[in-house]
Amino acid sequence: MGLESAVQGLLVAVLVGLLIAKLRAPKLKLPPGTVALPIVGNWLQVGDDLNHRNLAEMSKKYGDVFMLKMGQRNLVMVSSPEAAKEVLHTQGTEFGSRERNVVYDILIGNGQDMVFAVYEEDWRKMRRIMTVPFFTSKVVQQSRGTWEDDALRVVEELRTRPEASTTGVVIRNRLNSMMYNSIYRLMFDRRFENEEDPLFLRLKALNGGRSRLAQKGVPGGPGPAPGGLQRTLRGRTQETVRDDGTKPDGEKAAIYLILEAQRKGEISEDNLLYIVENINVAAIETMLWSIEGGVAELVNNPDIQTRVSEELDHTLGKGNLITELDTYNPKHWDQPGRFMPERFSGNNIEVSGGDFRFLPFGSGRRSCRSIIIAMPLLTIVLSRLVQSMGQLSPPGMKKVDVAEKGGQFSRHIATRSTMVCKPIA
Ligand code: HEM
Repeated sequence: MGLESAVQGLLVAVLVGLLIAKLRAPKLKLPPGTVALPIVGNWLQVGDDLNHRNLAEMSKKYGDVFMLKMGQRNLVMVSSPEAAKEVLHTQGTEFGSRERNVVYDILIGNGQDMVFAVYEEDWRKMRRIMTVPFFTSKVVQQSRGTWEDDALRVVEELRTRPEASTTGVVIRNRLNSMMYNSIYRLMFDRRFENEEDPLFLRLKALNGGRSRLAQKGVPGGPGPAPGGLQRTLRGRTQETVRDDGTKPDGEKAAIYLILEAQRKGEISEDNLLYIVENINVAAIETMLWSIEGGVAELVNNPDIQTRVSEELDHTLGKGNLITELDTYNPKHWDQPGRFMPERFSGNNIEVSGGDFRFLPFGSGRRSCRSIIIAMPLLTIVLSRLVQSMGQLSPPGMKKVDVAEKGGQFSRHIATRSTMVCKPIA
């Protein structure tokens, strides 16, 4: 028998085996779903990034609760507010831990970080330790001046680049360094001198490597193999902590408090390193991609850009750049001390996790506490861009390509487009 017939025979035997196993398996009452192929399941239909638009289309066909088979794993998709509430709130304890795969296990040491920690005591400790340096209104008060300065620097620099108002610039690169600066100030009390700062370049490489590993399971492009890459990532994170965490002027930075918790034995050194890794991804990528998505939508919807600009001029007075205080200013909002996000839309949409129709920061036990810093920071950057420059697509292009692709924790625009930034007098 030739090698080819042997392989065919083996394949048939495996398929027959799988079929018998399936027929013998106890009949579970599972949610409906599309037909799954043996071995790969629905992988070919949905791809590896579970695009939410495809999933929304499938939910129209199969209902609010449906099932996908990813390889041999069953994945239940939930897409109605009622079902989301059931999962995230009512049964929140049951669903309090996140699914991990082998790549994430490598990246975060089997869940020793905060994002993938099992929903138990270690996670509670990490969440508590992170609250003081990141997720309180005091942090907003202490940081607002630097956020405003950072946003001003971006605007001023873009305004003076000659190509910005002619052929256009890739705005993401500049926003990226701004976001690193904003988050690294909170974390390490450190600011990068410029985009060529060696530590900034190392961190970008580190995060790029981690991103490729998380999305593809391999470190795409030239570079070390996954094991080697993981060691490099870990080594560099360790260096970063040593570089910055022990600086005497860094006492108020998050790293100081996290180190303090480690010294008291509340968390391990591994926990500490993986928390730093979490911040690199959960804090920087999410913020950057939100702003970039916002700018792209403004370019593609010039009427909305005009309305935003007019509203800012009308509310703040022409020429007055927005500050953090303007996002809760008693002059402009009814009961500013009360959390009433529906005021932003007049549509009763609440973004902090209480309205299960719209959960940008998640909801329940594992929700994102960063909403307290993310909303003002995003508002400042986007509003200042609109106040200072018209954002336009580059000559000859009608629209910016906003097609998305999956990231580690959130989706982002796949292609780096150029945009023309016409300074407003
Ligand atoms: C626009 C910005 C951001 C968005 C849209 C966002 C969104 C989210 C979402 C949807 C989750 C999962 C929530 C759930 O499972 O219910 C999450 C978790 C998390 N986010 Fe964010 N996030 C943003 C910025 C940040 C920032 C700036 C930080 C840190 C300073 C951060 C830290 C975290 C952490 C630590 C978790 C895991 C929480 C846990 O498991 O207990 N995020 N984020």
